[in-house]
Amino acid sequence: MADRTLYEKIWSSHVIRDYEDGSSLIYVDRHLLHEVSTPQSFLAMEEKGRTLHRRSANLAVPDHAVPTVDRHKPIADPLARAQTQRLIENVARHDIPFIPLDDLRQGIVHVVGPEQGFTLPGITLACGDSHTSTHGALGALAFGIGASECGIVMATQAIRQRRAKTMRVTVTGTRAPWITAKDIALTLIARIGANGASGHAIEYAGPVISAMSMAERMTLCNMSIESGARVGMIAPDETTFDYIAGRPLAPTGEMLERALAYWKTLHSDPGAVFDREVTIGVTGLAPVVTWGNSPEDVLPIDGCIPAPAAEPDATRRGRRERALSYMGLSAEAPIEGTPIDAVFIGSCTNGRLEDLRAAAAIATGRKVAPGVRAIVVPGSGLVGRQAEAEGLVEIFRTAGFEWRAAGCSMCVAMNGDRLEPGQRCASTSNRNFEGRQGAGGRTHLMSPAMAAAAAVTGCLTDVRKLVGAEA
Ligand SMILES: CC(C)[C@H](C(=O)O)[C@@H](O)C(=O)O
Ligand code: SF4
Repeated sequence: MADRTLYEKIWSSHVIRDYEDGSSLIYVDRHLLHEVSTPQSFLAMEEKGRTLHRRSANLAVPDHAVPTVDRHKPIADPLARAQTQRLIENVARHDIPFIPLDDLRQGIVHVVGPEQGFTLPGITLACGDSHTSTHGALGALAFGIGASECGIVMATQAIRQRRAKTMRVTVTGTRAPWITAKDIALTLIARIGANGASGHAIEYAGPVISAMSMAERMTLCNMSIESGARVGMIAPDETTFDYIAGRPLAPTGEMLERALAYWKTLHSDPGAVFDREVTIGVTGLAPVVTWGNSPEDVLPIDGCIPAPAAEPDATRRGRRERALSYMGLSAEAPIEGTPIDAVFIGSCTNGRLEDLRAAAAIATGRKVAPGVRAIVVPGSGLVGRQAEAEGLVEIFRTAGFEWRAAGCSMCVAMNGDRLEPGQRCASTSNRNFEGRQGAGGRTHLMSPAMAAAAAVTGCLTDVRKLVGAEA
């Protein structure tokens, strides 16, 4: 057989049938559900008189609309309460495995899946959520689907799709201290554009990727969607296998041995041909932040805001002008030193334990700047418990950060955690669209350490200068 990419291997092992129009029916091994995208999915399934095909292939958890404070009280916001209640009723009616709000395992669906061992190499995994690409970090073929498609997946364990084109992103060079997976993800999006990978499945490869922890790989795969990619994935290796071992839903004993033998075949063959190849060198990279309303609007922290006039393309020039005005920034001004009002540390991009450790390292012995509201929201209750056990929660509280319960929170502002109009936020999330963190809110995306540095200085700050590291 000809050499194949990782994507092609997993794809072809899940094709049930090919159609004449070039699409294929794909078997979906696992399906994750959250409260926001699934009400219509259950309706779509039930209206057609269909039933759940395979109970254990599903896992549901509320995350988007859930409050991060006063968890013991009924949810105050009527819409959030209704959505969460609806999920509870829907999963009960179909006996779908469910993690309730008061369960320590509760958290953002993309943090919970890998954490529970629900996400495994070589599987196809779907969820009615765009950031499902996160799970590709474990060598799964994971993709977001629409709400009605979720109904089809629940009823049939299958979905009709077109095969994606393939893109390999090879990451090389030596990372300086404070250059994180988030910086690399944003650098890639800046390079290829917010639609640069559209229609493609990205595979990340190269020495920098091999050396990354699972948390970093998840950050990178999570952000793939922001370059338009359908999928982000990384071939599973010893780091992956170590991460999976012992997780509640992961295979054990003989099953694990057999799984490992298969998982070790899940890599692109040496002669595999990709539709597109991109190389990112990380040597000399500075920590980056976004300045505009697209994740491709990226600047090194020591850079200056681009002038619209310098953009030859009229559409892009217009977009830049609008972004500057929305963001309340001046062309050609340095981005460093821009005063902020809020800090959000969390989300499925950067709400894992390592992210909180990085932020806590900066918060240690420092105080949140006067007038800044900084919140830390763990990606799951288990992340939160571990952060507590390691003393991170104490560090955050002492420094003046608010410590919250797990959920999407201010990443998407569906739960009441939001910016006021005009407020500026240093955020570890993945989207800086207009109004994303609340109507009129201004989002700057960055790594957890950079967000913590902004919190303690009250402005966008080069974390390297703050800690006295070599720039
Ligand atoms: C609400 C949900 C469907 C949405 C998504 O698909 O990604 C959200 O998670 C987001 O990040 O914007
Ligand atoms: S944390 Fe943000 S990006 Fe992730 S699933 Fe929730 S809303 Fe979407």
